[in-house]
Amino acid sequence: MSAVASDLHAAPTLLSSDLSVSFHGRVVLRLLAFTADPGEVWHVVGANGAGKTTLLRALSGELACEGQVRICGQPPGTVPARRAALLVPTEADLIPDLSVRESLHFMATAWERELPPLLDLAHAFGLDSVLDAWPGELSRGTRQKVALCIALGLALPLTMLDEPFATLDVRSREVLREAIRTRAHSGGTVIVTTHGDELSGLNVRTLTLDALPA
Ligand SMILES: Nc1ncnc2c1ncn2[C@@H]1O[C@H](COP(=O)(O)OP(=O)(O)OP(=O)(O)O)[C@@H](O)[C@H]1O
Repeated sequence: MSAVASDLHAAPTLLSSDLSVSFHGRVVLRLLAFTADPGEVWHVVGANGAGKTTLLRALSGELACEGQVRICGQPPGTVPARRAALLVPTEADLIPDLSVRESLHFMATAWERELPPLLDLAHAFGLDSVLDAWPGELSRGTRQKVALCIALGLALPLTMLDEPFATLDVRSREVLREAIRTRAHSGGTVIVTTHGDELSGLNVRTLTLDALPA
């Protein structure tokens, strides 16, 4: 492991304070303080429009925000923070010109990780038969499983999953629950949004967001 990566592990996974996000002058998310430590699974809940996706996008550096956010001590959007955290959106995009196998290989190489954990997760999700398929040939749920294999197989300090169960069949939901549990046992922090009880039985902490008035 590189010196940079071990330094990242020494820092708390996620610290945020006085976080707020606005669209066109309207504040849609306000969060006073939120800290997530290694080994924790956080379940972010709230009604439609409460700001769950917005929170994950702000933490990932995809959206500008007010306040302070640190991913392993680094501001979101910076190279060290991007190397420490990955967000899987509700409908994940895969690189269109790469087969599933090539995508796994590409991402493992880019993040300087071993390929076998990604392939092991692909096997657990039943993806062996589509490893040589192109993203355009896959169903929505299958594409999502590939993205989840990548995100969890890379074993980054922070993994953010936006409604990851939404497109998964019953068996794949159980595989995902187990992958989340394993990631947390290995010291990773996982933040998950869902509208359901898919995380019940796991040791989770809950963050409830309330929609702000328009
Ligand atoms: N690009 C955007 N431009 C303007 N407003 C936006 C934009 N994205 C989100 N919003 C607003 O921000 C608020 C929070 O949206 P967000 O998608 O984060 O909610 P959510 O809790 O993830 O909802 P859901 O459960 O429906 O997925 C909503 O009022 C939404 O209309």
